[in-house]
Amino acid sequence: MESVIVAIDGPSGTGKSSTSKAVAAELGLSYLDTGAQYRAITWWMLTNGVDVDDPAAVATVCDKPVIASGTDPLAPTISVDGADASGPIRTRDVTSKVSAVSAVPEVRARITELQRTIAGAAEKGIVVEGRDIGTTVLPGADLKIFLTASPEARAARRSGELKGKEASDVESTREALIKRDAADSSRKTSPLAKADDAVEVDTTDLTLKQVIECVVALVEEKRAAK
Ligand SMILES: Nc1ncnc2c1ncn2[C@@H]1O[C@H](COP(=O)(O)OP(=O)(O)OP(=O)(O)O)[C@@H](O)[C@H]1O
Ligand SMILES: Nc1ccn([C@H]2C[C@H](O)[C@@H](COP(=O)(O)O)O2)c(=O)n1
Repeated sequence: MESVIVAIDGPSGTGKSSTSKAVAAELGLSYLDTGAQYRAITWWMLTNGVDVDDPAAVATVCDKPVIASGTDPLAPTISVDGADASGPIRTRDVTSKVSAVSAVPEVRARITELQRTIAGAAEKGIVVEGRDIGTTVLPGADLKIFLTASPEARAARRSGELKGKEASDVESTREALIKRDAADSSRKTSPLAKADDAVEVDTTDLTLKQVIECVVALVEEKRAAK
């Protein structure tokens, strides 16, 4: 079977990670969560006392942390300087600062290079999810998907997830994700955007299973046409 590269982009909470992992597992492909890489570099900045609201300070040190991503869709990993970072990168503090750090051009250049290297090394192919994969990181991807969902559906999904951890109501979750999407969409360097040749899938009224089936069918269609 020929290698295939799938780019899955979209705003937060649209189902990119859940869908990408399941599609990659079902089709025997690798999986890369690029948001986890931006979260990892943000976490490193915060733990090393870097002022994340100072783009020049972030740019000066952004090549220091060693970020490594494991691409098994059944057990994806993310480490910083050899230490597992999968827990700390999901805190509310990191979530609220990641848009500022990921808007710095030097950070994007560094992480984009890392993403292209990982994608290029995936022998059977890879599903890469993020915000700018179809537009900037892998513009030649075999298939580009842009997932969307209403802010209400996304907030309900996210606040359900947070229950018992960092308690949050649906309204504040909705406001936080709208704010993060606005920042990610309006930055100058490779903003969150749908590639012209991406297939848009509105997941608002679809179950996760239906979204996975839809994307698997689109990948198989592409493979058959290759
Ligand atoms: N179609 C769906 N129906 C219901 N729940 C869903 C659907 N898709 C994903 N979910 C749930 O919504 C939550 C967010 O999904 P996921 O983390 O995959 O989104 P994401 O787009 O990767 O978000 P982010 O960009 O913020 O990382 C998860 O709890 C997931 O199980
Ligand atoms: N390709 C990407 C992926 C992610 N980011 C930034 C913007 C997001 O708000 C943040 C966290 O991503 P998530 O874990 O929510 O998917 O990382 C980006 O700029 N480009």
